[in-house]
Parts: sequence; structure tokens; C-alpha cells
Amino acid sequence: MSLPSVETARATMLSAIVPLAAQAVSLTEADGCWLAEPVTAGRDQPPYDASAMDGWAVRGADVRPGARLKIIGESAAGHNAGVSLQPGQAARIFTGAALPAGGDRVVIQEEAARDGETVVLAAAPDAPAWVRPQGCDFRAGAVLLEAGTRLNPWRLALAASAGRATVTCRRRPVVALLSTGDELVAPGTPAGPHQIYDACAPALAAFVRRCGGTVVHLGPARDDDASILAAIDAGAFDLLVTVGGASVGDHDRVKPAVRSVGGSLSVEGVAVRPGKPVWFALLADGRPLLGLPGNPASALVCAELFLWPLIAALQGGSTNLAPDRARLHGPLAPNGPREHYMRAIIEPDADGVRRVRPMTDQDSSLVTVMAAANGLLRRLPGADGLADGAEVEVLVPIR
Ligand SMILES: Nc1nc2c(c(=O)[nH]1)N[C@H]1C(S)=C(S)[C@@H](COP(=O)(O)OP(=O)(O)OC[C@H]3O[C@@H](n4cnc5c(N)ncnc54)[C@H](O)[C@@H]3O)O[C@H]1N2
Ligand code: MOO
Repeated sequence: MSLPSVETARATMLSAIVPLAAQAVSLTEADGCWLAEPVTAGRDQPPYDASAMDGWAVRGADVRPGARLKIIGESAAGHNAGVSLQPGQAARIFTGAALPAGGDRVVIQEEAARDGETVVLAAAPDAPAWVRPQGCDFRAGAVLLEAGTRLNPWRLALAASAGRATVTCRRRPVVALLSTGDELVAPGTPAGPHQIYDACAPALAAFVRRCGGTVVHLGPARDDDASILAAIDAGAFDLLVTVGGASVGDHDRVKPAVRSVGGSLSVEGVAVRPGKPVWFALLADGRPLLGLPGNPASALVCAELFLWPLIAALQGGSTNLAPDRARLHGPLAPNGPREHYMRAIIEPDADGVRRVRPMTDQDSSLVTVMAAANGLLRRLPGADGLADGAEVEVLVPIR
């Protein structure tokens, strides 16, 4: 049976996702969320004609070399001068302050000298008006951020400038992690001679948080249906991620256990390396389940390819997994039948050219190899061998 491509499998998974409810989210909590409603401006920004510099507010018509102007007041940010400039008059002004009525230009203080109650302009004051007109950043009523925009610190500054304390975003998904396997023990607990530490749950927890999800740990569970189902039953989650037990061995019990309680599988294996046994199901109550293979590199590559888009979709967002490009460091053998995501080091060479060097050993169990890599080299099924310097596709993991 031929397995679906990464793209087809991802589309199948995403078609089953219903975005979570929208709610008001405080700006301090909204970084990384997708807007469910636009942010519009309730007022102009700046709300008045503002000085861009510290200096003297004047009437442009009065600016002549050496002009002597009478000082009639002061305008500081947050404090209106309460004066109106008549011909021949000036007001002290500071950056961000409102221009007094009648003023339309600022002469910076380096271009003028105070002399008692007057200010004397320099021989050749510089040309800019140094005024930021009311509404030059945005106007009342303008749509500042469209629905569907993903918030980041720069966009949060815009929402904050519009006076918004909250924005409307979809709830962050609660993602439950369930590692399975009789051999697994949680780091920090004693390990028997035939046991290994659960490397995937802590790694995936960090991954989920970077995607904007919150994490619940359900495992590790034993390789038996009762243990797996008890863990699933106990969990309150929006998305369940199981790790291990995905393949074809007698002890790979997760899929049978999920089926036994009415789960329906829509993806069972993908033509990808690493991660071929990855699977996807809806539980009987409709909640989605992503089944990751147990080898750590398989689990984490599949997290990039499938988990990140699923978490985004639950928040009403989409991810851009379009590969980037780099030049190959050294030759590369032809690829096999599966789309291959090779753990690799991507860095500039001595000439500043971005190079990608695949790790020598691509065994999906090797955590040392994964930890030394900083990206993935993507190879399409059946791709030809390549020479040193060939342009290739790379994927830099979510940061
Ligand atoms: N006859 C076949 N055997 C296997 C096939 C196959 O097609 N035919 N596929 C192989 C591939 S590819 C992968 S990937 C693995 C995936 O297997 P499972 O998802 O069933 O995972 P496990 O068997 O439970 O574990 C695999 C491996 O990873 C270790 N592991 C599991 N969980 C963790 C964890 N949380 N932290 C660290 N290490 C973990 C586990 O001890 C095994 O060594 O199957 C191949 N077999
Ligand atoms: O696909 Mo498995 O993930 O090759 O090791």
C-alpha cells in the first residue's frame, strides 16, 4: 500500500480541525496568537500635531536667519501649552509634545539660542519642519490588524497604541502528551537496566509551548490497552499527542487501543523519513489525536511537519512551512522513496554563503545528532544525487 505524501497527510489532518472558541486575551498574553477579529483604531495617532524634537515651536513664516522671537510658553509631552502663537512668537517644546495653535514648525534647540525672554534662531536653521501631523501613523476607524494576523511584539505595539488592553483571539489549545512504552521512565526517576529515559515528552512540551499551546503530561503509559486508555480518559485536552507504539510490532498498542474506544484513523503512515509510522485520528468525541513515532528524531521532525500546523489550525491560524534554500556542503547520494528530512547544520561559510551540511548518521534514534543539528535538509522522494554547492531546500525548525 503506498503511503500519502507529507503534504497530503497534512491536508487530511488539517481538514479535521475545528478552531477553538474566540475570547478576549490580554495583550500581555497574546504574543503568538492569531487574531479572530480585526483591531481597529478608535482615534488618530498621534492624536495631535506633535513635535519630533526638543526645541522651539514657531510659525514657519517667522523662520529667517537670526530671527529673534518672543517666548510665550512651554509645551511638554502630556502637557498642553495652552497658548496660541502670534507672528514673532515662539514656545519652548519637547519631543512628543503638542504643537501650540498657530505653530507649524519646530526649530531644534541646537539651531537656536535663548536670550532671556526671547530666542534667537541660527544663521541657517535646518530645513525639516520636525512636526508629526495628527494621524500620520494611523487614522480613527482604520483597520490596523486584520483578522487572521499572527501577533508578535511589533504588532502588539500597534494594538497597544490603539489603546487596546485585550484582543480577540482563539483560545490556546491544551495539548496532552502521552509517551508510551514499558521501557520508558521519566527523567529524574531511577531507571532499570532495560529502561531508558523519556526524551520525547520534555522535548515536545517545549515544542508545544513555542507553538502557543499549553501542555498536560499524561504519561508515560505502559504498552497495554488499559494503561493507554486510562491515561487518555484522565486527560482534559484539545489535542492529544501520543509518542511511540505507532509501528507494527506486537507491543505497538496505541492504535488498537484508540480504535477499541471508537477512534477513527484517517492517516496511518506517511511517506516521510524519519517518521513513517506517524498517524492521525479523531477520538469518539471528535477531539484530534496525532500519533508520533517513538524514535526521538522521528517524533520531533513530525512535530515540525504536523504538530505545529495542527496547533496553529486550532488557533485559527496557518503556518508557513515553505522551505528555504541553502547550498549543499559536499555531495549527496540519491534519495530513497520517502521525502527525507535530514538533520543538518546550516551556517554561512567563509564567504558568507549559506551552506547546509547533513549529519553523517541519520539514524532516527540518535539524540546526539539531533542536538548538534540546527535545521533540516529536505529531499523529495527519488531525488537525484547532488554535487557540492547544489541549491537545496532547508527547513529551519520553529523558534
Ligand atoms: N518491522 C518494522 N519495524 C519498524 C518499522 C516498520 O515499518 N516495520 N518502522 C520503524 C520506524 S520507521 C520507526 S520510526 C519506529 C517507530 O516505532 P514506534 O512508533 O512504534 O515506537 P516504539 O517502537 O515505541 O519506539 C521506537 C524506538 O524509540 C524509543 N522511544 C519510544 N518512545 C520514546 C521516548 N518517549 N523517548 C525516547 N525514546 C523513545 C523506543 O525505545 C524504541 O527504541 O519503528 C520502526 N520499526
Ligand atoms: O521513520 Mo523511522 O522514523 O525512519 O525511524
